[in-house]
Amino acid sequence: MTTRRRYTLTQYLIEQRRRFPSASGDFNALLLDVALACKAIARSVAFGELSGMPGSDLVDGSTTVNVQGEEQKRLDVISNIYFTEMTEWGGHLAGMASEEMDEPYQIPKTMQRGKYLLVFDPLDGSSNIDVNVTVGSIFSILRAPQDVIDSGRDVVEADFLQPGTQQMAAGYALYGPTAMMVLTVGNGVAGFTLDPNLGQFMLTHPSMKVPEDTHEFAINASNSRFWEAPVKRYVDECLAGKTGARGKDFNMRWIASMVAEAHRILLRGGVFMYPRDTKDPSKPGRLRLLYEANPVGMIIEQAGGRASTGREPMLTVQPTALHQRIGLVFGSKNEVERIERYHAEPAEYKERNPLFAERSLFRD
Ligand SMILES: O=P(O)(O)OC[C@H]1O[C@](O)(COP(=O)(O)O)[C@@H](O)[C@@H]1O
Ligand SMILES: [Mg+2]
Ligand SMILES: [Mg+2]
Repeated sequence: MTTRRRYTLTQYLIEQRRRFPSASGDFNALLLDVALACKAIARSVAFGELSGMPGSDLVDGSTTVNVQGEEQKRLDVISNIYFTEMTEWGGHLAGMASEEMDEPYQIPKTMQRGKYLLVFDPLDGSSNIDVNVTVGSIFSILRAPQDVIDSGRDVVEADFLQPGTQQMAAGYALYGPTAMMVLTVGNGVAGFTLDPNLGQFMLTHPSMKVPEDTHEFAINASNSRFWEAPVKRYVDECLAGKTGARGKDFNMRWIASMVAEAHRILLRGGVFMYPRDTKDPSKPGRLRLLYEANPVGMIIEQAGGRASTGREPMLTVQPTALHQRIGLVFGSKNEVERIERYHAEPAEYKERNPLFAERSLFRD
């Protein structure tokens, strides 16, 4: 019998830190605090309908509305509290921002302030909670501007408006059949499975790679009448299958939990699209740049895939607002590049295909 060496998340982070001999350990300590928050959320999610019963966390099914006018489940609120409470006391953070908080979160002056910014979606896919489908948390770590570090002043929105290329780490936790954490500290992507006996994330997926090609795509097709021409073209070609331009059959998936779709794509390839559309002109996309698109984008790119707005690489977008929305396309490199090409040449395609609108399977 061979014995497999088991690594904890802590051991993995220590190993990674060897690349930076002068590192203080703050960064790793922050990531372990985030992991603790994710473990607490995993436990709350696992209680499901038992929530609020004796022995469970005090979670009931009530809802409120968040800053973006979206229904906020009680578990969204609880998850947000876990993130703030488990990370604020460590002395590593200058401030935080979250989907569930209108303004940046200030580290109380009674606590030590540090040099990092934590940005997160505490519970992604939360519309799936009631139907017991996988949800997750997404996070990104940025370095605070130098004057914030030097002065210890309160953080403001502008401090967070850094392009995705500036992220120092990004990750997500997945609360599904097993709880997992997937992480990049800028040196590839590693996946950890929560060992329920030990309460520790154990390294189970040491070097995750997105296959470059795929025959699987994910999009909410109920929005097809609002899609732009390049997206319609791409989806139509996939649906046309073997006899169409692509010469192969495709499969379609839609979980409505972006974090779960990202995980599937990391494991077996695929492409995810929540593109810019014309549904609501005040919202250029559904997903949020700073705490959804950028962290998932960094993970996917670190795994050899690609993340894009369709028009430009996601990670180079200069954010303009904390809760900014954006069109997002990510996954297998060759497919995302194809979608980018279609965006670059829509006029040419229409010329070659005058019946484009009429022939579209998901036409207006
Ligand atoms: O309901 P739709 O339009 O398909 O949107 C689903 C998308 O919304 C999200 O759930 C947004 O995340 P939140 O649950 O954090 O608001 C994504 O995870 C998912 O891809
Ligand atoms: Mg989300
Ligand atoms: Mg959310």
